[in-house]
Amino acid sequence: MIRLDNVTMRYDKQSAPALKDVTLEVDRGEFGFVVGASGSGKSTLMRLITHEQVATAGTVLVAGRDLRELPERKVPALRRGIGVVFQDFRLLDNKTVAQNVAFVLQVLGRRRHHIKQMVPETLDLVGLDGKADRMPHELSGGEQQRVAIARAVVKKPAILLADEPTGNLDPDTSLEIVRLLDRIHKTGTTVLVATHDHGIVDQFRKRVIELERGRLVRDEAVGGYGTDRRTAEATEGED
Ligand SMILES: Nc1ncnc2c1ncn2[C@@H]1O[C@H](COP(=O)(O)OP(=O)(O)OP(=O)(O)O)[C@@H](O)[C@H]1O
Repeated sequence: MIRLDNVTMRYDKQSAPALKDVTLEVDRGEFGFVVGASGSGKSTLMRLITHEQVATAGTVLVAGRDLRELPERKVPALRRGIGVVFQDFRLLDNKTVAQNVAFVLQVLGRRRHHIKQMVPETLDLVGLDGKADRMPHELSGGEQQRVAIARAVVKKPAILLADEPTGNLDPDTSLEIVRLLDRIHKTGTTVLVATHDHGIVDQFRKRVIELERGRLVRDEAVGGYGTDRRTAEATEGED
C-alpha cells in the first residue's frame, strides 16, 4: 500500500536531510505508529505519502503509484484515497459539525443523497451522533478531533494518516481517539499515526516505526515507544 525505497528528503541544500535513506513497507490494512523526537522526520514522512513534498532521492510508492512519476492531474485522485488528521483539528469554525464533514463530499462532487447518507453514518462511527448541529467551538478537544477524523474518513480512504492526533488532548481522551483510529483500522483502512505519546504506543502494542534524525532506526511488528532497554532506563530515571 505504501512503500519507500531508499528515500532521502532534503528541504534545502544547507541543512541535514529530514529523511535519510529510509526503506519501509506498510501493507494494506496495517496499523503503525511512527515515533521519534521532534524533528526526526515524522511529518515529512507523512507529507511524502500525500505528495505535498517530493523525495530528493529514492522511490515513494502509494497504492501502486510511483509518486515521482505521478502527473499533476492525478494528484487529486491520490489524495482522495488518503485521509489526514492533524494535532490542531483544522475544522471550519463557521460550519456545523455535519457541514464540516459534508464539505469534503461536496468538494468531491458527490451527490446530495450520498452526502445525506454518509454524514450521519460517519458521525455515528466516530461517536458524534447527536452533535451534528453543534459548532466546533461548542465541542471539547476530543470531540473536535472526532469531527476531524469523520472528515478524514467520510470519503472512505484506503489510507488514514494521523500526525500527532493526540498532541492537544489529555491522556484519557487520547486513549479514546486512538481507540477510534484502531476501530477505523479494523474496517480495513491502512493507518499510520505519528506520535510522541509514550503511553499510547506502549498500551496498544502495534507496529512501531522509529525515526531518529531522519533515519529509520527501528521497525518492530509489535513494540512499545522505546526499546525495552530504553524503556527500562527511562523508568529508572523516573523513580
Ligand atoms: N518546510 C520545511 N522547510 C525546511 N525544513 C523543514 C520543513 N519542515 C520540516 N523541516 C525540517 O525537517 C526536519 C524534520 O522535520 P519534521 O517536521 O518532519 O519532524 P517531526 O518528527 O514531524 O517533528 P515534530 O514531532 O516536531 O512534528 C527538521 O529538521 C525540520 O526542521
